[in-house]
Amino acid sequence: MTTIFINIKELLQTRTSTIEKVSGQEMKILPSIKNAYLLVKDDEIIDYGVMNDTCFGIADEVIDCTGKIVMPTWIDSHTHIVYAGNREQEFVDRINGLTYEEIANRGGGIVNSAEKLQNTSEEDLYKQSKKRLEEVMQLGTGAVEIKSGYGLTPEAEMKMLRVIRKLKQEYKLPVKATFLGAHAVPKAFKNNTAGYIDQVINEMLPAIANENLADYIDIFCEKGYFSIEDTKRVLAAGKKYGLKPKIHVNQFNIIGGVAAGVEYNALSVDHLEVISDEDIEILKNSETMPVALPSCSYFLSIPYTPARKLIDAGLPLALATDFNPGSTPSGNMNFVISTACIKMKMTPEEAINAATINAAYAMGISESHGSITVGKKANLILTKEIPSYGFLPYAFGTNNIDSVFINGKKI
Ligand SMILES: N=CN[C@@H](CCC(=O)O)C(=O)O
Ligand SMILES: [Zn+2]
Repeated sequence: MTTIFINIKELLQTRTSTIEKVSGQEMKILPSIKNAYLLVKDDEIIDYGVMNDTCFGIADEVIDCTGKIVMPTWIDSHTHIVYAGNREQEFVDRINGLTYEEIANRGGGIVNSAEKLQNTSEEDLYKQSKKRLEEVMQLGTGAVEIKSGYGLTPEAEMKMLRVIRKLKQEYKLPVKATFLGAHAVPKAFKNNTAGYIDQVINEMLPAIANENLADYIDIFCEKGYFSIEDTKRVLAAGKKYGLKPKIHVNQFNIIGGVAAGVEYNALSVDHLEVISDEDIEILKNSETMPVALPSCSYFLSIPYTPARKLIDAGLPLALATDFNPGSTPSGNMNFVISTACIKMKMTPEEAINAATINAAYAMGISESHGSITVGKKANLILTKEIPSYGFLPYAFGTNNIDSVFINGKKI
């Protein structure tokens, strides 16, 4: 089955060679073709270029894109979309003056979500999660990483990872599973963080590896959660099972998480709302992708990742949602790119690069996704009629997506 998209106002992120990521000044450049066509065979991009007479009559299906933009789908490399219920009450508590930290110290936060999830059946958890996945796909997300970490017991962590596996099986978009057993210390291990880390390493990890339930390993490296020592123990253990790290660091405090991530060759270090010059130097000498989560900063009213500082230092940057019930109850990548432009002073080109090709790198799929390249999967966004691609971040809150294609098929 062949499909041709014709009269495309502008085809974005066209890359002739398979690049892995773009860094620093390169992020300002978003290659594109105006008045373009794009030819798809089954699930793959097979050709594209400037519109010409040969475009007519060569495909089984023709999609007229007059006035519309075509681009690769958003790639969301950091989410927690498998969770139970919500934390609306904590949202109101914060409005009334409590901080995120104070709520966690009172037994709310991640352990609150864990209690809810432990009392939710696998079937119900799947139903709640698939609804969120379907919603974000309609908003243009064509690949998603999903973390465990709201189980905090061997049984509940496995339940989360099985739900992620089911999502992987039922939906056509790439889904990567990350084991985040060390997300918070559960009540049963109060004042015994080392004991919980032992359980993560000695009980959870082998069982997860045995069922091949995870692609990556994560830990919340932060004051009041897990130390650098805990982080290194977990990452070393994950490595034995072939799990590359993608870790939560520098959300509230700089405690050395970036250096630990780079030391263990992390695919990405995520959050970075606070970051030191030393961290930037360490990242410069690494293959690790920094990932910013602007919706989290928006929702918690915490600093935004200093994107300008990172990009101007020559680093790459990816953007993701962090969709979760506590700090970011939104999986809308369109809002993420708008917020990155508005609050972090990224240009539209930088934000689109960060949410497509660099995001693909942060998920380990840049060989097959993240750009319009011959041989890559046809995961595409077709916009509504808009004046230019800059309109996407500019018109924040407006849904400018006409349709989304996964593996060449409209969803
Ligand atoms: N910071 C750690 N984990 C999640 C939030 C967890 C929660 O509050 O439920 C995050 O990335 O923001
Ligand atoms: Zn997160």
